[in-house]
Amino acid sequence: MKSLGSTRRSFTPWLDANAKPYISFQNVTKKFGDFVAVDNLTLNIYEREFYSLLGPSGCGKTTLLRMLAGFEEPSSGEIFLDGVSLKGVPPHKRPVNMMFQSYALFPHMSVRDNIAFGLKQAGIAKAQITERVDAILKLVKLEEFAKRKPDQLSGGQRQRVALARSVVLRPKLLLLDEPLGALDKKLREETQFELMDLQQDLGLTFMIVTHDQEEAMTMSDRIAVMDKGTVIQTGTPAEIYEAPNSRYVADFIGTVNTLEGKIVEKTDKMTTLLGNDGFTIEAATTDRPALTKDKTAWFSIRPEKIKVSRKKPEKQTNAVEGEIWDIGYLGDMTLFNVKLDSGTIMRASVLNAKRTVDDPIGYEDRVWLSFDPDAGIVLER
Ligand SMILES: Nc1ncnc2c1ncn2[C@@H]1O[C@H](COP(=O)(O)OP(=O)(O)OP(=O)(O)O)[C@@H](O)[C@H]1O
Repeated sequence: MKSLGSTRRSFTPWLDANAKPYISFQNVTKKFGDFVAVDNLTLNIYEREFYSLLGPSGCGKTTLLRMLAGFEEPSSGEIFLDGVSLKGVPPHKRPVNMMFQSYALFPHMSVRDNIAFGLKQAGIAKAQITERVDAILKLVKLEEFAKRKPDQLSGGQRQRVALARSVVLRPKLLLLDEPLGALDKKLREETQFELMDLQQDLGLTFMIVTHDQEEAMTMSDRIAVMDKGTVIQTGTPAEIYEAPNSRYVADFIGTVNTLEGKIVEKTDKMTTLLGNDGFTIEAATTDRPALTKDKTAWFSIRPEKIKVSRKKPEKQTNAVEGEIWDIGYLGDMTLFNVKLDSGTIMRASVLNAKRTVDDPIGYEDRVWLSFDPDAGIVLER
């Protein structure tokens, strides 16, 4: 069994004050006419990092990659690669390779020749080219298509050729814009792991744009969640998921319940909220300083961190009653949408550890939802 995502190694250069970033965006703004596509953005990426940009359509992800590759110049601010400013450096002089959303394969060349093209240009010995192309054809599972021309391939196959063509060059920095977008789910998942292994084995730095949050979570060392040309939060997949800094990030990654309330007490250990849904929430205090007494705040909790029971929990706090409104049976787990008396719908998910359950919870049953103080997080925005 392969290891998963960022837990695969202890690799955290961003925590090391002495580590020098490999790529550094410093106060970069990009305007198209009056439109601000990237807004005073600062970002550091380290050598050998697998870094993902995640955000809704139009938030500036592709524009960031294009500026790094040299296809656009920042309107202001500067980008550094290995400590050297990229200002005015043309694309072909940058040690960067970009795989585009539109693959731009050579139509008259076979798959093999398309992949080998860059290696030939670089003057690499023939035997070595063959070896490297063979290995990469295997990686993207296109061995049997090596002789075909691009127009004899499906969209997903063409995308794999484009991916192979970029990766085979082993650029120190590879920029990937939705590299797996055209693949079906199974192939996509397989390719994710292959890509991670390859990146790690060859010691490359990857910067990838994706719409797919699960994909970003699986592959990345760190993720930047973007909105409207700015970065809202950067962090490891676990940090982004477990400790989002805002409702925006919490909502963007996975499913979340967000309950509004007022802070009624705050100690070093515990933040107490009176929720608008009429029950008291006690949450472990985090180090976010702006949260003070009497302020409006939001408590955010993932469905898998909520317990569902028929019996009233002993503790008065962190417990609320409601009615089963919807049930989604997914096989490995069951989703419950529970309507509180306030009208708010909360979602809880329960693992189906046993194959059969006596007295299962059904529609319209009254249930209690409860959770531990460290199961969710209090957010100030
Ligand atoms: N050459 C251009 N001229 C004018 N506006 C542009 C240009 N390129 C990008 N934009 C605008 O800048 C914004 C950011 O575009 P960008 O392609 O970076 O978004 P994105 O996050 O990559 O989106 P998607 O996920 O849809 O690819 C968009 O609103 C887009 O319309």
